[in-house]
Amino acid sequence: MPTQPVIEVEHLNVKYGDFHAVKDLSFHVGRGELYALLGTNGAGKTSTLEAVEGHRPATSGTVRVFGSDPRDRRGVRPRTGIMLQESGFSPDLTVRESVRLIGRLSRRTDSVDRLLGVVDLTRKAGTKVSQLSGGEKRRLDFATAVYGTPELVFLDEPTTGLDIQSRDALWEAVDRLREDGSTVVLTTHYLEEAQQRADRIGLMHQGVFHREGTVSELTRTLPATVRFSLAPSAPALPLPAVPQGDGSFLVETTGLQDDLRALLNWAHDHGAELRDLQAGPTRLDDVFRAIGSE
Ligand SMILES: Nc1ncnc2c1ncn2[C@@H]1O[C@H](COP(=O)(O)OP(=O)(O)OP(=O)(O)O)[C@@H](O)[C@H]1O
Repeated sequence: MPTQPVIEVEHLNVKYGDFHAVKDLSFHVGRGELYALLGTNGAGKTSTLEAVEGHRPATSGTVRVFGSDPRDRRGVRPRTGIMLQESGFSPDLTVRESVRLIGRLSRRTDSVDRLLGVVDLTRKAGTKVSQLSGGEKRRLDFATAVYGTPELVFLDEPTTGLDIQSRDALWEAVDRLREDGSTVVLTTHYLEEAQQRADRIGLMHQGVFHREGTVSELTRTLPATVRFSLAPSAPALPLPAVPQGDGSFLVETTGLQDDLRALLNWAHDHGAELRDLQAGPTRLDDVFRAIGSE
């Protein structure tokens, strides 16, 4: 028997006065999934997340989390960790006090020292929140969201402002959470992070899902691409290529292997160098660009 989804959103609408921010949105997130909600600026991701987190009532439609209304503080909140885009810590508390306080409110148990180690804030344990850098505050936010390994974790732009080491550490911690069975809902503008990690993606634009599915479902509707640069004196190419204005060319193809072979043979025969050659399936960035042109 299939297990009940952790999140069930049916015909969600969110309106701000006359402005219709989320329009009849429906989606499910299954237990243990990493679901990424992506989209253009102002697409309605935060409005959707707020409704699912129980921070904003839906104008209409239903949202169920663990089968309950997400505003049900007793049933849903202890099972859920939330990392918002902006932290709401008290500036006068220390890092350790903040983790302890939020941990106590969650009613879950965990080791504060372990968590501070995970986010590399052990040396800052006694520092007041007001004295943390932006990246350190994000890491503290993450630590409090994952306190006690919640069954469901919302990560709203978790890596914004983090350096590469901190990002790697955060994603390692997310991997551990998932090994422990947690379900993760993510929003990010770093598409490569979603492309690498999400089981499924909901791609929003102007309040609706433009596309929804696995990364390969989203990208396989668009052709693969080959990019390269050539010396201006190079002979005519063997296939249609669009000059990009900076000396580079773009080939869009549904037969990547054959076209790449033709291009490499042509370069070999003419002694031409294909500089900065890149070939591969469509990336999520390309799907995003396609939204604007459809
Ligand atoms: N409190 C509000 N009052 C009026 N309009 C709002 C309010 N909050 C959001 N909006 C509008 O609703 C739309 C969706 O906003 P939302 O923050 O959900 O988008 P988003 O996808 O999270 O955007 P971004 O990627 O830019 O953070 C935007 O056009 C925004 O201006």
